Amino acid sequence: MAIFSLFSSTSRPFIHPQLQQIVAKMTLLDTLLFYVVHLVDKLGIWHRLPVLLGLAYLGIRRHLHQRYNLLHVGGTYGRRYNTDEFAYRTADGTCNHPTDDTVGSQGTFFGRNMPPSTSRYGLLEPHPTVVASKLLARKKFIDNGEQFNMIACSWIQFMIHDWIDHLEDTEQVELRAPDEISSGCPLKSFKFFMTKKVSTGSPDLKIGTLNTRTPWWDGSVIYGNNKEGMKRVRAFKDGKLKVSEDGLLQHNVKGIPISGDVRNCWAGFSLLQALFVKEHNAICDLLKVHYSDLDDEQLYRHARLVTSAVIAKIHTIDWTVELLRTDTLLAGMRINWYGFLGKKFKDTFGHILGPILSGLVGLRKPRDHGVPYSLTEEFVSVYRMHSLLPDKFFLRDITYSSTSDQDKCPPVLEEVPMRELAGTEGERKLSIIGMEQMLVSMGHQACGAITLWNYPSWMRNLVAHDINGEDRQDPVDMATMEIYRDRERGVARYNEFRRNLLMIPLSKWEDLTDNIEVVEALHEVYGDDVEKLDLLVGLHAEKKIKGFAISETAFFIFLLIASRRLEADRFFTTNFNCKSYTEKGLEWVNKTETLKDVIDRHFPEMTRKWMRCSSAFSVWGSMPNPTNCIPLYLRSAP
Ligand code: HEM
Repeated sequence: MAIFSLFSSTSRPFIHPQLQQIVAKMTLLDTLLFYVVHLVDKLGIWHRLPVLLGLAYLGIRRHLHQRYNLLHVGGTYGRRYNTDEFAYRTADGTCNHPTDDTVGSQGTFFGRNMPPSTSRYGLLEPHPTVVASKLLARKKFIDNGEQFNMIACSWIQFMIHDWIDHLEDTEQVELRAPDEISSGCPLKSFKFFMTKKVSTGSPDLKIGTLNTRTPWWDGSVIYGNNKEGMKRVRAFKDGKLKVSEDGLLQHNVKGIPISGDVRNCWAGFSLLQALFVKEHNAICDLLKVHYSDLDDEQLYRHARLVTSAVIAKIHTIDWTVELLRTDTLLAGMRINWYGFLGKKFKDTFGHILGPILSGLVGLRKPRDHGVPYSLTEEFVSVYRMHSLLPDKFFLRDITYSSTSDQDKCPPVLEEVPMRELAGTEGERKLSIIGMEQMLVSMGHQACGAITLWNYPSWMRNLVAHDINGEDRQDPVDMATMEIYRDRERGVARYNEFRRNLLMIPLSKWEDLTDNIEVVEALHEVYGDDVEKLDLLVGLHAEKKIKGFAISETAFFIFLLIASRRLEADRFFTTNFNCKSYTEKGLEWVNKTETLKDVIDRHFPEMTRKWMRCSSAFSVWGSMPNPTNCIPLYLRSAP
């Protein structure tokens, strides 16, 4: 116990006083691990450590979050079932967890990473429209530099629509802008449906909210979240999905796309859906050649597994690596997929050495750390990234013929307001533009930065969709609504959120940012009270780690959940094998490393002609990553 007295005997306690209560619940070993993490946090250096030390820090942090930041919401109602009979992803996400058929299915509860907010402030304190107008509303578009393009922005919407959406109530709420700011608001008042609150039947967390999408990484964004959705998208021939002759999605009589999820779609998002429908259909073609005895249903099931794994892999070792552009995260994300010993070792010997050395994918059994899998309320909140969206889209001229090999940047043909690319109008425009021109244009445009005063103006007066993709009557101010949503769902405000994530909380605004303009604006809205700060505002105001497009606070939720999406899923663990995927199917997953690989498969000339950079998620005209002769694990501090 000497170590504890050492830490508590000084006049300034080692542990931040506000964290002591949380640490008091930890086991002895975890307390020691927490001390290590806390010391590094106090020095503010984990991201500047050499790669191996940085990985050790993240490994310990992830372990602590797995122990103390996974809360189950709702009871356990599912039944045992025969896993051999369900060696495929079902339409509604049932039959994935090995002993409970309902875990992760459509309509189950959102979990939590921490207890609901204990804030004493009300739903309108300060008024959400004041927060939106004074801190979020875009003054002038701020882009993400060359790091992230419009494909990257659409990609994350593509993922969100695979994982999460809250069930709404039938009751509406109206928010009216206070007089002092109403003249500057696009909507003086607006109505929207409250989030549906449902009794969990469990004594711990009595009320919960429901996820209308399947939280598994199962490609439901293209396959649907239930049987009806699946039937709508399938061609019922050779396992394939419906697609138009021009390669884009088909549409119903109302002009709404036929796809797994069509809510709040825009042209960039539906383009990615179409690209992965192409991918699915190409996999079906290959499987049919090699396994001619497979019928439509079997081909569909195998191709769905393969396509979903390709999506998950691209997200893990391509998209995330661009989002968090540091050597430590490059190593960390590759370890999640391939393990510390890397791809060559895994390809040669298989998954033989446990999660750290051989990766999460291919584990013998799924791991949920004693808490049934779901995505969480807090995960939804940290993914509120609408600032990624610009106000205008730059359509480029791909008939342009460049004069040199270096010139891969087609000129801008037209500036299209983003509003015109949303919903059915966007679908009409996309069918005129076509897949190739859209993809190249998206590749060449930087998306918005996740920072204050960068919330898209057009989304403050937005025609949102209902679940069928039809326009709603009442337009909404999304920036205001997002502030309200987090409060309504009892998500902790920023400082409480950090404490619950074992992070050092703020004592004053200057702990959050060194930008004086931001400090003054925060002071104007929240006074001196850092406890009042809304999560969304804090995440946007936080000073970022070099190379990170998101805040460190959001990242710690990702650290936990990104691994969980893989390791808790039977189809990335027990059933990640030839029997479920087929040999050729597994080979397809293994050979696909990046989104560029998928684009090259379907548009063989495109990236050669128009892309200069290394990843399809960076701005295509930017320079490729420089070669670094030092092995990744031996790299020192950045
Ligand atoms: C044109 C593109 C987009 C449109 C029109 C759009 C629109 C919407 C709308 C209307 C909602 C429902 C708001 C509510 O009722 O609370 C929503 C929710 C959300 N959106 Fe977007 N969005 C777009 C792109 C994105 C992008 C790029 C992201 C990036 C991560 C994103 C992340 C989210 C999240 C996390 C939610 C919350 C889901 C939930 O409450 O369960 N969206 N979006």
